[in-house]
Amino acid sequence: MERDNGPGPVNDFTLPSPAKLNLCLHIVGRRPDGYHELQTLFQFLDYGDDITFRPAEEDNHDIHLEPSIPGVADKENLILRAARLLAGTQNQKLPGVILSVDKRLPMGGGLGGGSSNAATVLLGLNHYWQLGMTLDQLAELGLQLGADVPVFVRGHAAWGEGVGERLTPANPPENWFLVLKPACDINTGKIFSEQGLTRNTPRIKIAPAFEGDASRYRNDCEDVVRKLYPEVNQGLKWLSQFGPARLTGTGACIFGRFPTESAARIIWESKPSGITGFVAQGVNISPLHTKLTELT
Ligand SMILES: C[C@@](CO)(OP(=O)(O)O)[C@H](O)COP(=O)(O)OP(=O)(O)OC[C@H]1O[C@@H](n2ccc(N)nc2=O)[C@H](O)[C@@H]1O
Ligand SMILES: Nc1ncnc2c1ncn2[C@@H]1O[C@H](COP(=O)(O)OP(=O)(O)O)[C@@H](O)[C@H]1O
Repeated sequence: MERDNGPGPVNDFTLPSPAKLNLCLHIVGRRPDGYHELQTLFQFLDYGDDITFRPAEEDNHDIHLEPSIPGVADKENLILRAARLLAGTQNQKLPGVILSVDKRLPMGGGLGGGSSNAATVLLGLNHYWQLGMTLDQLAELGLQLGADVPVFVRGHAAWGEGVGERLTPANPPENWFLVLKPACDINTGKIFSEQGLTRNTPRIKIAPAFEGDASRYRNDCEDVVRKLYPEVNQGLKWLSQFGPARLTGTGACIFGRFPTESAARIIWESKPSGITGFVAQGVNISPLHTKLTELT
């Protein structure tokens, strides 16, 4: 069926917006603008938010988010910012769209939910509006919204350098993870401005396999976060009884790694009260890209 107000699918479609883990995160320097240079191993989880794209009525060219996310002003929301940024690259009126998000990822948890939402919107609207933009173009656009957006746009687990935008595809083992959200909120900017933060970890030349020496491959934010947030410290102590446990990003989420789903679920059943979380598998191809391939 052809529509009169431009190209694109006429039916609703829903795309995943997965979480990421930083399997390790090293701070290797600081740029003149104050941003920290990182080396990090990104892997996706088969768990995250869902974003639905609903075509607006004919002749309606507006972009809406319905409902808004409580606590996030629409003009700050990375979903709308990504949609408007993409629309702004085009010299044509585009069909309107109503976006809605089924939020499962804790916000500000180091799981990259906002960045992932932005990437899902960039790829979803590129599909809906049939813009034919390449992943390179969308990743470059996404970087304007946040350092973690490009990895979600490219959709392959990666060794990230720079502020996380220089990406080399990687294939860490697709283990199962128990992800816990200690009951505290952590601001990324605050952690990066802490005096005690390790900022001089030697650069590694080759992307590590996560299986490697746990003391060599770590999260440099962990010591500072443990000192400032007792909830994270207690969570890590508890989780590390069962195997390797680590912080993702600047937290607050922590994860333990397990060889099977059932091993992770057994520990999940015994988690301390007052801590939320989920069990998910690490995946090297983003569920977003798997779903998009099915749509096209
Ligand atoms: C740490 C990471 C690791 O994946 O993830 P999260 O914990 O946010 O998920 C990212 O690099 C987060 O990158 P990004 O999404 O750009 O961080 P923002 O929240 O915008 O950063 C807030 C502030 O932290 C500081 N910042 C951030 C990133 C970086 N590489 N160096 C910095 O110094 C800057 O002062 C910045 O203004
Ligand atoms: N669509 C969105 N989803 C989540 N957070 C968003 C969104 N848009 C803007 N934000 C803002 O971005 C901040 C960081 O969110 P998020 O990406 O989920 O965490 P993190 O960067 O710690 O992994 C949130 O605290 C919120 O204020």
